[in-house]
Amino acid sequence: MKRVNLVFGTVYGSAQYVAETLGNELNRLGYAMRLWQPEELDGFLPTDNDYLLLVCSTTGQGDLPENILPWFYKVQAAGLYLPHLRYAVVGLGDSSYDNFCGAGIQLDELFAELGAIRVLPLLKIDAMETMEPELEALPWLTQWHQAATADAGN
Ligand SMILES: Cc1cc2nc3c(=O)[nH]c(=O)nc-3n(C[C@H](O)[C@H](O)[C@H](O)COP(=O)(O)O)c2cc1C
Repeated sequence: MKRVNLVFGTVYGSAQYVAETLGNELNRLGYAMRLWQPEELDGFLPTDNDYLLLVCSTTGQGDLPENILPWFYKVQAAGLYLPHLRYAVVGLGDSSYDNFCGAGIQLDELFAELGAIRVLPLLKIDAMETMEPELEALPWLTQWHQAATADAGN
């Protein structure tokens, strides 16, 4: 089974908690999983061989959190072409802002531009609607797991 790389960007910790929750669930489902801490990201460029899951909140005016921004620029500048990479993004945001889940959208579009395969549509979790974003992310992961299982069967 392919390994899952799990990357998060956060300001206040909610996206980290969601990523940790998803990581635990991936372990429970039997996936080899690596949860990348922001300070480790400098050593990580995605490849076609693994799955990639991204969990990211939005700050400023539709901006990426500072702890994931250098990695975003690095991936953007690396000239990668990843036609077999299967990725999916969970965005945390607040619909009272103009650029709802703007950072999640940026990540989702970046990997689409690199030729990667979007396994599921961007999940947008709205802080106006829930105080427990992990409870929305877990059913999404179940869908992701079903898609990954179907993929592995091919
Ligand atoms: C200063 C500030 C700016 C924000 N800007 C946006 C924004 O532009 N778009 C959006 O959807 N949410 C925005 N949010 C909401 C956060 O993304 C949301 O509360 C999220 O759950 C925070 O997750 P975190 O704890 O992982 O940082 C903003 C929050 C703060 C405090």
